[in-house]
Amino acid sequence: MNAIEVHGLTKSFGGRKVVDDVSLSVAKGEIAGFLGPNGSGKTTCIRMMCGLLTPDAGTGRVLEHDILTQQRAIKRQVGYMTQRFSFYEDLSIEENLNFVAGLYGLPRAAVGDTLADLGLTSRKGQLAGRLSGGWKQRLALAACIMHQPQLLMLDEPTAGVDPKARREFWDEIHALSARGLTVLVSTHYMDEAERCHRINYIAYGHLITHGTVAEVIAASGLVTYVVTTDRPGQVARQLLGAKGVDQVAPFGTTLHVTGPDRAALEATLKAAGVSFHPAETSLEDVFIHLMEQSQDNMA
Ligand SMILES: Nc1ncnc2c1ncn2[C@@H]1O[C@H](COP(=O)(O)OP(=O)(O)OP(=O)(O)O)[C@@H](O)[C@H]1O
Repeated sequence: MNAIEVHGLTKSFGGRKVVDDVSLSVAKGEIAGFLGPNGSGKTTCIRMMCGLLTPDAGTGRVLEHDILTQQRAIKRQVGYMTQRFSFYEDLSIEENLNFVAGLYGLPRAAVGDTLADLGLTSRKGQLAGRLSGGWKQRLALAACIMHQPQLLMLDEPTAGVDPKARREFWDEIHALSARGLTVLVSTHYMDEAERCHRINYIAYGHLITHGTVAEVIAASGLVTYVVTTDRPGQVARQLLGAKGVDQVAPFGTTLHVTGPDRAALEATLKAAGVSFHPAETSLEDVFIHLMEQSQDNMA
C-alpha cells in the first residue's frame, strides 16, 4: 500500500497555475524527498496532500483517505512541520509541548514520551526562545510527532541549520522511518536529497523526474569531466557555450564540465588543450540542468 497516491493535482492562485498536473506516489515507510527551485509549488502540493488546501483538479488518497472528501481524517494522521513554525518563545520546551498536547487532546504522558524519544528530556526546562536552530527544529519535530502520526510532511525542516544539527535531524528522520513512519520532506540541500530513499523533482509546477538518486542521475543522460588547468578562469570562459558543454563549475583549482553528449564534450575538451578525466555527475548538476530546461520550456 502506498501512503501517498495522488494524480493530476492542479492549483491556481489569482489565475496563475502554480501546480500543474502533479502525480506522486510514496510507499509506506519511505523517506521521499521533494526538491525544486523556489516557488515551484512544493508547499502548495504538501498542503493539498495534508488536507489543508483543496485542489482545483486531481484526485488521490493519503493514508487511504480521499484528499477531496476525507481531509479531517488525513489531518489527524499526518504531522505537518511548516516552513515557518513558531513556538511560545517565553515558554519552556515542556510547556510548549504541553500546549500542543492540549490542542490534540493528548494525555500528559505523551509529552514525557516524546521528550524522551527525541532526546529532549534533559533540556525540557529551557526556554524555546533561547534554543539554537538545531534544537528548535527538534522541538518542532517533537510537536508534530506527539500525536503519533503515520505520515510526516516536513517543509524545509532544516533551512538555516548547521551541518551537525542537520545530520542529527536526519538520523532522527531515519529512526522514525525505521519504525514505519512515512516521510515526505522538501529541501534545497543536495546532501539531504541523497539521504532520501527516493526523490521527486518539481519545477514551475510540473513534476519533472522521480526515482532513487542513482536513477535520477542516470536518467538525465549527463556526463561530467574534471578539467585540470592552471588558468581555470580563462578555460571556463572558453568552454561556456562551446559544443557539448552544458555547465562549467569551478571546484577549487579544477573545473567540472557537464554535458548531454559524451563525444561532443570530449572533442571540445581535446580542442581546448586541457587535461581532463571522467567524473561522476552529481545530483546538483542534474537539477541545474533540469531547471534550465524547464525555464526554456516556460519561455
Ligand atoms: N495562498 C497563496 N496565494 C497566492 N499565491 C500563492 C499562495 N501560496 C503560494 N502562492 C504562490 O504559488 C507559487 C508556489 O509557491 P510554493 O510555496 O508552493 O512553492 P515552493 O516550491 O514551496 O517554494 P519554496 O522552495 O520557495 O518554499 C509561488 O509563486 C507562490 O508565491
